[in-house]
Amino acid sequence: MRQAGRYLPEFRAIRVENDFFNVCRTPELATEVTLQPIRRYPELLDAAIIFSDILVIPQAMGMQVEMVPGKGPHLPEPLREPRDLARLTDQRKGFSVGRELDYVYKAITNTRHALAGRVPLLGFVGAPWTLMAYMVEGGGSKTFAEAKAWLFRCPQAAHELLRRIAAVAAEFLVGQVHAGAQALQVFESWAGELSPRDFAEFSLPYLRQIAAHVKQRCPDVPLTVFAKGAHYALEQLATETAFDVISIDWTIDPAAARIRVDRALRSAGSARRVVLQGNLDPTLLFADEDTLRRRTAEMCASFGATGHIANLGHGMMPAHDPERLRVFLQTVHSASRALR
Ligand SMILES: Cc1c2[nH]c(c1CCC(=O)O)Cc1[nH]c(c(CCC(=O)O)c1C)Cc1[nH]c(c(CCC(=O)O)c1C)Cc1[nH]c(c(CCC(=O)O)c1C)C2
Repeated sequence: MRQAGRYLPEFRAIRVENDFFNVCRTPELATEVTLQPIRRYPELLDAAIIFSDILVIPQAMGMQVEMVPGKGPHLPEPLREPRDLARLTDQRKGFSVGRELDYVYKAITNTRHALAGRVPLLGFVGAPWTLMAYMVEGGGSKTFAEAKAWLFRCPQAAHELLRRIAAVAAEFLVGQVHAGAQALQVFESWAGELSPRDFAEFSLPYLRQIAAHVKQRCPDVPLTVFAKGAHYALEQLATETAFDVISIDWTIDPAAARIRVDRALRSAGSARRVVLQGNLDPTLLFADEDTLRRRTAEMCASFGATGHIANLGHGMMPAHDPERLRVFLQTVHSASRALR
């Protein structure tokens, strides 16, 4: 997560000259930035993730989104009440996901060619609840009070918005596969703001719909969900959705997650195998090298020898030292060789 980004001096150099969304919209730049970590860590990274952002969907739906350096996304005209839904363009005549987001498809195709088979390329979207949170708050938030107030005050309008975002997201994912993405991830980064009850009402049904839509059209493309903070929903994600991979943050013990997922699948009589992804606390990259090595090896052992994609439990941070990331990556490879 944020495999490309501000911890890399070569990324910062490109950002000096280019606005964030300009990089996303220029296929050559998006490809260059996507490839930077692949070049820096040859043989160590097993996949590239296309350089873009989850907020390209609100933009495609007609909202203005700025990326404020050092602060993150800012939507100057957030949705404040249900009648603001009329401002969104997704239901206007002539609206087309493919036309609005064609620049992402071009970036994906260009990057697939540039990768030349070195590693597979991942596409992604933001999940409906997380995108709704940005669209209503106008940016990041500590409490998500505005967005959650919508859920509780006007649940019908909230469901209408979530349903519309889900439709765009599902179509966008299929389009990314047609453009060349070989695996997909759905980011529900603010799942942890919801109670289990509200996750079941306002997030899970849309995650389920997105997975079903994509699996029907692209059955062979691995599909990952990252519902940050939603430990309580591991069983539901495993048994009630079609995601192949569940990505977990560091607040869940990997061995416990493995047991819970396998037990839930067994009791549901399901023969499918769900892969787990994660989950080192990104802050461990600030620890000394020995601690980082020890904790990374412990993490790999806790997930077990199979069915695990090693990753951080959330994104790289601007202050991370790229050389510490190398230590993490090398340790993942040596620890997994030892496990096998
Ligand atoms: C998958 C992805 C994302 N953003 C970026 C990528 C590109 C691919 C990659 O290299 O991982 C580039 C990507 N997106 C951004 C950056 C920062 C760099 C810059 O300003 O140049 C990068 C490299 C900007 C951004 N965009 C966003 C934030 C978070 C703000 C907040 O806490 O509210 C930030 C800081 C929204 C966003 N964007 C994304 C998420 C989901 C994952 C997560 O939880 O981190 C979220 C919530 C997803």
